[in-house]
Amino acid sequence: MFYYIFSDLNEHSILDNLKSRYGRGLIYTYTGSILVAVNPYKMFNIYGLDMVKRYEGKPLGELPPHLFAIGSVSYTKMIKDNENQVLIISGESGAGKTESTKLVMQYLAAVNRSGNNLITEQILEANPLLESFGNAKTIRNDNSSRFGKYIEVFFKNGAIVGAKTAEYLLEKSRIVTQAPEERNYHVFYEMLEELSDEQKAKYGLQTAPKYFYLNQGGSALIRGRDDADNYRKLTAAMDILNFERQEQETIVKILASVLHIGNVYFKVVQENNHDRAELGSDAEIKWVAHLLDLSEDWLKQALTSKVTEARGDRFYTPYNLDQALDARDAVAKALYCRMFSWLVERINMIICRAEREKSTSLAVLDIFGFEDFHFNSFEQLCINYANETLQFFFNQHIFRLEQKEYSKEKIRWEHIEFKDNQPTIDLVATKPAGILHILDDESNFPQATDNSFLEKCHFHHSGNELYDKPRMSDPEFYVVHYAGKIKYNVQHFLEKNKDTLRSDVIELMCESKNQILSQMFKDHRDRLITKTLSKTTGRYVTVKPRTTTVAASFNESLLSLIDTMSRCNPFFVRCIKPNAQKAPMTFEDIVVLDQLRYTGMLETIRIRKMGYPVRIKFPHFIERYRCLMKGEPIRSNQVPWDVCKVILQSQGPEFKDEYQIGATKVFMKEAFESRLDTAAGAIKRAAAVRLQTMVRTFLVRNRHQKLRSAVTRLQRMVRMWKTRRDFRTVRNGIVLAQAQFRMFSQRRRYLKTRENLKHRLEEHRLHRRKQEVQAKMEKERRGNMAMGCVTSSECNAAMI
Ligand SMILES: Nc1ncnc2c1ncn2[C@@H]1O[C@H](COP(=O)(O)OP(=O)(O)OP(=O)(O)O)[C@@H](O)[C@H]1O
Repeated sequence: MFYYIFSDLNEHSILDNLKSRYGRGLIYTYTGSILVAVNPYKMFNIYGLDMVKRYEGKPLGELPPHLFAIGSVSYTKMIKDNENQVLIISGESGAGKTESTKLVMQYLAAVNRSGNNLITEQILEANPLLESFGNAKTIRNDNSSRFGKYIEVFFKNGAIVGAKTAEYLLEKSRIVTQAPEERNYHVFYEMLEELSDEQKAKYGLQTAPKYFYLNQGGSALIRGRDDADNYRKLTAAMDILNFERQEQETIVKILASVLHIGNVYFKVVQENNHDRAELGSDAEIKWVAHLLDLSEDWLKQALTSKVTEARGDRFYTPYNLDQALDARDAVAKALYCRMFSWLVERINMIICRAEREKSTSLAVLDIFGFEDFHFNSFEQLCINYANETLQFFFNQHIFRLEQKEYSKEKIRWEHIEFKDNQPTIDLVATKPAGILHILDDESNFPQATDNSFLEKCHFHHSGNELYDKPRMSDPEFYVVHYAGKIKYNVQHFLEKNKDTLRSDVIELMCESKNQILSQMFKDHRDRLITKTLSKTTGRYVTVKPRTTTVAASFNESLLSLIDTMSRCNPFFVRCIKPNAQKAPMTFEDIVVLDQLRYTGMLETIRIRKMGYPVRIKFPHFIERYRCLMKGEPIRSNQVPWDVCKVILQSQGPEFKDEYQIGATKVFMKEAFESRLDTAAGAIKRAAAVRLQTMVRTFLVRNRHQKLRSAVTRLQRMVRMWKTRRDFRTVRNGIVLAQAQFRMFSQRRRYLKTRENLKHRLEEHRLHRRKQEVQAKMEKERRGNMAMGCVTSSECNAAMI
């Protein structure tokens, strides 16, 4: 049995199918080869080793839809075709991407042919580690990944030999601010829960509510989450991943320093008619300087004044309160972000072995979905730009699949035009005149403001139909994305875009006496400085780069990601969040429909609709529409292709552009399919009514044999006519006829039995009579013998 759920895609059929399957506890559904996973918010027992074994090596569609089926097909394809594979898992926050990624990784760990369990274990252990540092509680998800990740697992001869993780856009603002009901990254709370009083004293730590960077969201606890236990798991993972003691110690010191920095406060002092920020207390600074092995004075200076250099001289400009608070947060963000990237690099060093050469890879992309909030800012523009680019990739894939299918089926293709979302990508992109490009230009121009950026966007794009200005003079612009029209507010765009690690903070950390910490920042600094070969001297010269902006570096990593993925064979998993309350097994149509749009499912329909979205295999087509041949028999020498042609042509020549007959399937437009269904339905219903009348007539006339054949024909009709509407009419008729037929048969049986009984009774009576006669004759004979005369029968015998 094959489990391709939708042969024809349309918005409502997808929604209805998902809903009815979800209601039956079936959370996975295929639409074509795309797996849709609707979050059940309740663990089903469907991920055990028995399921791994069940799905291992099975082609897609042979077993019910499942994440393991995708894992199995991609793994088998990678080995068989020696081709890299990628699973693109997308969906909005809380839809189930991270869980799906973990399940796929577990599946791969279970089926791979590696004799080395350590590397597999290390790869799996990297997950809780990154989760502690990169996940946090948000109002949408208690364990929300605040970064995108691309995990490549490398295989040789079917065995795992290593893995590599790339991270995208860690949410920096969370380190210093959290919305109500939200938390900072898990690791802070886990550390404070698990460290003993003695250890806490060593780092000057207290409880979570004492820290400004941890107490802004309210409750520090998450129901059902054991922070202390997670910290134990985290340290165990670090041990398995060979993190040295000193490295682990430095991590705790950095985390503690971030918390101390957050508690630094400032006083405002008047100086020469200007406000100047002055440190409120020394205690936190002393702890940070101690833990990070930094000069206390340099740290104070970095928090209270800006350093500029001119002709070898250094000038210090004091910060006002806002600038000082920004500087404080910048140090905290720089420390945490750099540590996070270093952790990823460090994990990669351990699990990404040299054996990677000549290996094939199976990658999983777990990336934030399309976002449309009440207030959309720079982060949403980047995320939606990434989604727009991924959608382009997805469309191209679907388009390629379509093209492949059409050419395999020898369908004429040239009339079908596919529109893609490239114009929107160009509008947002970092290409000349793209919104992000304008932003980058402005970011390198000291006098620029958010408004000047907006004006330039309006100037360049007001004629573009994918761009819109607000009616009022609000600081906003609209972009028409594939998933809808989104309003962006440009407030803080420039500042957010420039929010790469500040060079003064990098310099400060490079000076640390803690080798691990200073190396972390030196590596980063070296990467920023590009070395170019000077043409005149032939020597390498150090070139100070153009300020790297968030948009530019994000765009660069996005393009490299797309480039890597385009060399892989992709599979798509679309995760859907069925309700906003995280309620188990609750399906809300509006919520799901929105996501079908955001995950690009409806876009797929659009692409398919431009061609021939309905495809039906010949035998199925003939079975379904045979009645349109109007009684004309199928000759034994008639091939299915010809039969389909006769059926299709029955609708008249004016519909010839509505369908094409391929090598094994009939391709149709949706409207033409409806037409065929309507025509076939009418014929079938009329035939059903005729047959039902016949059944009734035969029943009345007691024509048993004819009745039986009419019921058989009705039954066959039901089996053959699979369209639901007709099925119901005929089925009702047949149920009635069958009931009548049963009654009729019972009566016949009853009559027959009664007849038999009568007959047997008669026989019995006759037999008894015979015996009586014989007994009488015997008696008579004996009496006569005694008297010396013969009986009448003996007399008869003598005569013969
Ligand atoms: N297959 C599943 N079975 C049972 N529960 C699930 C499944 N997938 C997800 N969940 C539940 O949904 C929650 C959110 O899932 P997950 O963290 O994977 O979402 P996400 O899409 O990665 O969100 P974010 O983008 O915020 O990281 C999980 O903590 C879990 O409770």
